[in-house]
Amino acid sequence: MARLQLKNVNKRWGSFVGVDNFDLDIADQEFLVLLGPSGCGKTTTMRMIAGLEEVSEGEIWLGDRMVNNLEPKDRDISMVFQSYGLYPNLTVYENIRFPLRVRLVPKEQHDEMVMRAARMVELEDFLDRRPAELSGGQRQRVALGRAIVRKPTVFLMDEPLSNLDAKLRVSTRAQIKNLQSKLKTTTVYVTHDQIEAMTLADRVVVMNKGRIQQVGTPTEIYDTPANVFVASFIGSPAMNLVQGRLEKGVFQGQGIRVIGLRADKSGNVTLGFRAEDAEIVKTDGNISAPIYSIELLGEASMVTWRLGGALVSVRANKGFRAEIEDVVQADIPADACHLFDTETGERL
Ligand SMILES: Nc1ncnc2c1ncn2[C@@H]1O[C@H](COP(=O)(O)OP(=O)(O)OP(=O)(O)O)[C@@H](O)[C@H]1O
Repeated sequence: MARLQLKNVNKRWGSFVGVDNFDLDIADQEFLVLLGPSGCGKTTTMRMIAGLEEVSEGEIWLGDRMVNNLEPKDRDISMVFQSYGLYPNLTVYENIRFPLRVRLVPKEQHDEMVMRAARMVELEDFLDRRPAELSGGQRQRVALGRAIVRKPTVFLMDEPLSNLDAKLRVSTRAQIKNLQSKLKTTTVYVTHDQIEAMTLADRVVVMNKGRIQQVGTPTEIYDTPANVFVASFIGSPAMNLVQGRLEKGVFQGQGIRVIGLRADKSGNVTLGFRAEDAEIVKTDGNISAPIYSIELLGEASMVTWRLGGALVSVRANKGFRAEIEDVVQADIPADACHLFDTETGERL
């Protein structure tokens, strides 16, 4: 069993709070992704799980053991870093074997274990090379091979793809997903890339400023963001967010009006909707305002308005033509709208 629990974990340096009350139960075999902007506390959380950073307050449990006071090497966790962390003077074979030597795995088992890991990361033909003789993608596969060689109970991966070019990132991402589904090892994966998070995760933890903002499946996070931060962080383009007033289910903002909203509250609210849920119309649109810009994307165009200070975008069909300042309308179905409290940012 490799259930991993973080119970009210805090990390403070003096008065600065790096991780604030992180409380989460990660299931055996789960692929959990920590997602958030730079500086939100993802790496610090990982380092506390690995034992590389002391916990200021709270407990970390691995299976039925509280591991706060265990050395990193005694936690049975493997970590893969963005920077690969390979030994330059060792061959691929020796790099992958390294954890077996550290952990005093009997020598006669090494060859079989290294070969098995090398096969899984497709490095059988490179075993005699040194890291300098490999591409970035191959180096990262060595790091992965080294992480899986001794079947740890938990994998920690800290932005393992961020040094790879876009194409390699996509294929290595698929490989990581495939590896994890074969190995069924509980995995915590850190990224600031929401596409990576959405494609890899069983569940995503969205963090900001040291705090968990939302925990959910990729679909839950995308379809029902818990607050304005999550709404604006997930999705490409990000969710459109407009300020206005809500009265008896009618939202009114500058250049935008939506009726039939299911909400009891009245007062200042933020209305959110995704570009893909709205469409350009000729009449009776919820938005009716002069446009701020129009961008040709090839297969479609993106029409953007400036509504009360917020930029709001909707896709238009390929043949759509308009000039800046032309009044253009868009239809937004009420059931595709999200409402947030403008003051707290929380979902209504
Ligand atoms: N040793 C330290 N002393 C003081 N503050 C630190 C220390 N290490 C990290 N921090 C601060 O803690 C916060 C969280 O850092 P962390 O590295 O966990 O962020 P992150 O989400 O992983 O960011 P990135 O994506 O840029 O790696 C940051 O504001 C950082 O400056």
